[in-house]
Amino acid sequence: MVTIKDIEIYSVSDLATARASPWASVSIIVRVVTGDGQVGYGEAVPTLRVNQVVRAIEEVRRFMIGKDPFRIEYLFREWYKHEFYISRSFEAVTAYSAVDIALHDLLGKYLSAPIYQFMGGLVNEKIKAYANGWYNDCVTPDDFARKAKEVVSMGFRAMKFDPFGPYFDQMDEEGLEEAVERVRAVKEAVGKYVDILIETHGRFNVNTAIKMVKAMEQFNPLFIEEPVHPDLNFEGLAKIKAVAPGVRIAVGERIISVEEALQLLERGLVDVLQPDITNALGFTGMGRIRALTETYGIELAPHNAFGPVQHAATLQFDASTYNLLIQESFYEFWPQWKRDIINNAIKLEDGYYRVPNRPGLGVDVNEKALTEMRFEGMEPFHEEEPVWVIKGTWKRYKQS
Ligand SMILES: O=C(O)[C@H](O)[C@@H](O)[C@H](O)[C@H](O)CO
Ligand SMILES: [Mg+2]
Repeated sequence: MVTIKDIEIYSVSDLATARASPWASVSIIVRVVTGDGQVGYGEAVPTLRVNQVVRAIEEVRRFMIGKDPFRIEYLFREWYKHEFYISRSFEAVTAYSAVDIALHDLLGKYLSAPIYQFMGGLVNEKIKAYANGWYNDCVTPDDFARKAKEVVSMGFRAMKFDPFGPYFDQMDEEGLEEAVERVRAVKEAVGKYVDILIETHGRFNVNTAIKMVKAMEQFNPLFIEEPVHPDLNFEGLAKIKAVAPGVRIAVGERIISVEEALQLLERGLVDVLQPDITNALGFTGMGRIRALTETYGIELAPHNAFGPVQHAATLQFDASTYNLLIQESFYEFWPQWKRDIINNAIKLEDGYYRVPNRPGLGVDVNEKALTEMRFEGMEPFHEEEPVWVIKGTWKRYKQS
């Protein structure tokens, strides 16, 4: 019987350029090794919890050593029984998500099949992408327009950005004006056949979010993301739907279970759900969430922001997902060190990805890069700009 021999944990960064990364200066990669030498890779969420997540993965490792890696459903249920808090702990759920991804990578390698093959088979020959992470250091409308044109010249037919500068909870009229002018500049730069998606990062209280959504409706965004704080604020989302029923609202990057997805869907508050494979329990959790969203007729736009192993895993999921709307990608905007974590990137072709028909994740992890960029430490903290902001955008341009 094949058994799990070890789980190695690599937090990697090139801190020399890390702040150049539009997002996530550290990537947490897991490497699951079986007794007969096969390896499977997964990825966890970094942000301001790198050390805690590494410790949480070590807990999963204790449980997994000696287990049969292919009993994926059984292993989740057993760990759920022992862990006790996995549905309440972000560290616990991202730790397990990373290992679940690696178990699926291993299964694909043993079956000589891409993961999409046993997640329902190939549904999408190609996957439409939207760009994120492209607008670092953009402050004025012209900055955004200039970079948006570059994104289109790369082949993207959709792009997401957060136009709200340094505002949090509340936003004054000038701030709203700045945001509207940035969005207008991008819309005019890219034209009506390129979708714009408005990211809010869950930064506003309900009154501000209502004002913001009404102001953004004129641009017909593909969706507006996390308009209010993400704490399952059902009343807030309901008020926004009431004042702007024509605007599609997207949430979900921070949900950690199918039960949280249900709470959002059963109230009719979400038009697009954005689960993330690195914190929604890997392929096991994403499969459950996909089935649930289908019963509500809701489309998926999986969140995908941290690293290239997550990127490859998410595309494998997308390839077999019927109710897929569009796929987020930072990949083309990461610094080279992060792209170097895998050897054979999945190339963007005219705004779409074709998922490789190769075993497991379909990409080869660069093991040399993992060891050379191994990093003991935490995501850099910057008082003047939260880590979740695309670098250099937490600024205003109108002098009040
Ligand atoms: O939609 C997204 O991709 C996210 O909101 C990112 O922009 C965040 O910075 C990151 O996920 C924080 O962990
Ligand atoms: Mg987001």
